[in-house]
Amino acid sequence: MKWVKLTLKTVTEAVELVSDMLMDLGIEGLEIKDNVPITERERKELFIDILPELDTDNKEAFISFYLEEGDNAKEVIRSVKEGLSELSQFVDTGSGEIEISETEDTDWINNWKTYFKPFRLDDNIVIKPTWEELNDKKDGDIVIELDPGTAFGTGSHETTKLCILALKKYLTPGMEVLDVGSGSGILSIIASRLGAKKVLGTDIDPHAVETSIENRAVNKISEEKVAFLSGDIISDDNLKETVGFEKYDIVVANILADIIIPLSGKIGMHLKYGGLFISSGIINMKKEQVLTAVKANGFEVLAVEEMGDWVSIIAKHPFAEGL
Ligand SMILES: C[S@@+](CC[C@H](N)C(=O)[O-])C[C@H]1O[C@@H](n2cnc3c(N)ncnc32)[C@H](O)[C@@H]1O
Repeated sequence: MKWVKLTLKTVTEAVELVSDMLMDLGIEGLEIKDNVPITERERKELFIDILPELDTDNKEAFISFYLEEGDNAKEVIRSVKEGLSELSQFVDTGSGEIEISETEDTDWINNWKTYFKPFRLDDNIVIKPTWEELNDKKDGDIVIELDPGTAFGTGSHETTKLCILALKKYLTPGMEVLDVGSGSGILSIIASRLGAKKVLGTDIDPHAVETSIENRAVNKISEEKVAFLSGDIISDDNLKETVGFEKYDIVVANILADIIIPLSGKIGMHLKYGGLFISSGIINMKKEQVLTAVKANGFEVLAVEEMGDWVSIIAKHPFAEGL
């Protein structure tokens, strides 16, 4: 199969924001080339021994992604250029030149697997790619087997980690959990492993839902304990009914700020009295906007956590009625 490879030239500081913008447009499988050295901690977690020589003064960065032949490249480029022009009002996004080339390489979609190795997310949660061996398992470890495929959620992103740390802190055995934007299913699976009685994951991307079901199976968790449904809980009334009202002790949503804001006005109806809304996917420049929305929708903010440029908000619903 032929693919069109698009390579966008930007600058190191803008890589994260440009990548988020591309993902917002539904573009997945990004390849990033820059001169940012990985940290000592990342080197250990990823079991990397040999590091390339980097010219750290060079601030150029390249983000590549692929479109299937037949996808409307012109339309995509137009949307990317619009996105870059919006972002350039906040940060220097560099030249924004886009180079187009054709490739027959159909295995680009699996190339990332080379870099996804088992890693310890905290003291006892270990993420293990399904195709890798785990050599340093300790007593009490919770090992999560994962093949995210093209879905988001390997556990290495700060926003996923922030949600996992919040689940570890607030989830007690027997709770019911709703995971909005479940991606690879990682948060649902971890919630179940932490003792949740029942978990429901929802995602607007049917491919992500298929992946999460496969990951549930690899982790030997039953459908009765963890279910996944495709749909948008913000707008789909049938899904709202299926998800159930005033039912969940915790709703966790790791989606972008622009989705968390409307979601905060809808999610209270699914939470039990005193239930918790754990949200992340919030870039720090949007923290105040999300906090304002969460409070305006009746939530009491219990904690705001930060990791890198990302934020999570843990909020409690003081009453069930009125939403
Ligand atoms: C950043 S990923 C999070 C994946 C995983 N939960 C994690 O924490 O790593 C966000 C996911 O939300 C999904 N999504 C986006 N908008 C949504 C919406 N309105 N309702 C449900 N899912 C949504 C996307 O398809 C994507 O899989």
